[in-house]
Amino acid sequence: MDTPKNSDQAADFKFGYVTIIGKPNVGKSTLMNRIIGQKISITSHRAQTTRHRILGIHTDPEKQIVFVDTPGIHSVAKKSNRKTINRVINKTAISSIDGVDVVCLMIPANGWTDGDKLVLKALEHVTTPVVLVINKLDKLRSINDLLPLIAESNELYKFADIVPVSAIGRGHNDNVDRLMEVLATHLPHAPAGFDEDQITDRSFRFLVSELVREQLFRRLGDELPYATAVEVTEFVLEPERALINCDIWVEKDSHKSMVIGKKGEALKQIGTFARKNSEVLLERKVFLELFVKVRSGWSDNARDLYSLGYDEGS
Ligand SMILES: Nc1nc2c(ncn2[C@@H]2O[C@H](COP(=O)(O)OP(=O)(O)OP(=O)(O)O)[C@@H](O)[C@H]2O)c(=O)[nH]1
Repeated sequence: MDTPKNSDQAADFKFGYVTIIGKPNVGKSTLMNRIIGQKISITSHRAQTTRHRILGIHTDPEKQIVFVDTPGIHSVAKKSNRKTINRVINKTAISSIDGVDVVCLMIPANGWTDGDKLVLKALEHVTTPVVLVINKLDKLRSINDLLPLIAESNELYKFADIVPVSAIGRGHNDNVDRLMEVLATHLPHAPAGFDEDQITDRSFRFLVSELVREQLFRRLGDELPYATAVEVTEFVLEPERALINCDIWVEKDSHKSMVIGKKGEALKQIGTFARKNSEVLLERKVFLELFVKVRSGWSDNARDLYSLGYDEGS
């Protein structure tokens, strides 16, 4: 790993890699989205230096957790039948978790299935800590229903920890923060491996607004009113797609018509090209919506507004 970027980090900062495995539909993606939210990075160049595909990076003042995909072991969890298991309980599956500090095995709160138990077999000789994440807590009638499940789980495997959560985030206590704390206890003391600025969406927001600006210049050239700015108002990065809204601020109605063009043709072209370039940048499908807005006299504060747009929500 490269040298850390955040020199002001505390000495007890934790950094490491975590993978979440479990059968389809158990809620792995939901948990990822819940943890990572908008702060997701798949395109970081540094990601190429790791052995696993990076799904997302969580950074807070105490820790940086890199969530990675481990296809070998993942396929065990997905197929979950004895034949497959026998084939993959071998070096492929096990080596795929090499370099990962914690494995999260996710099961639903309604209990172990045979498939889940087979996954445990694949983890039998693994020395990496395995944290059992019992998801869909909100579906239980009473929290007491968890006790037998926890007891059974302890019989089945020597889990490093067992954490019930509700990845969907409903209810008062979804326990996801608790899971993050537990994960951190199993991570080594190390400085962040990724520069926070590089991996959060802030830089992407900025770059996307630049791509929109670039198209504004290309389409309108010298005609482009001086006081035009682009503000990213919504920026949601999901693993497969990005949902982005931008406001294009102009000073006068006449400028607005210029940006929109005849029958909306200019704005459509700006949007299409900016979207295509954003898709290259973000390496996923982009849904980009542009809104042209008039705010008279705002250009005096143009710089402030411009920078506000980048910071918002990050
Ligand atoms: N009630 C409840 N539903 C949940 C929870 N977490 C996830 N779900 C739902 O379970 C379904 C499957 O969730 P995913 O996150 O797509 O599951 P996955 O494990 O990523 O599935 P694969 O991509 O097929 O491996 C979705 O309809 C979620 O909304 C939870 O905590 N409570």
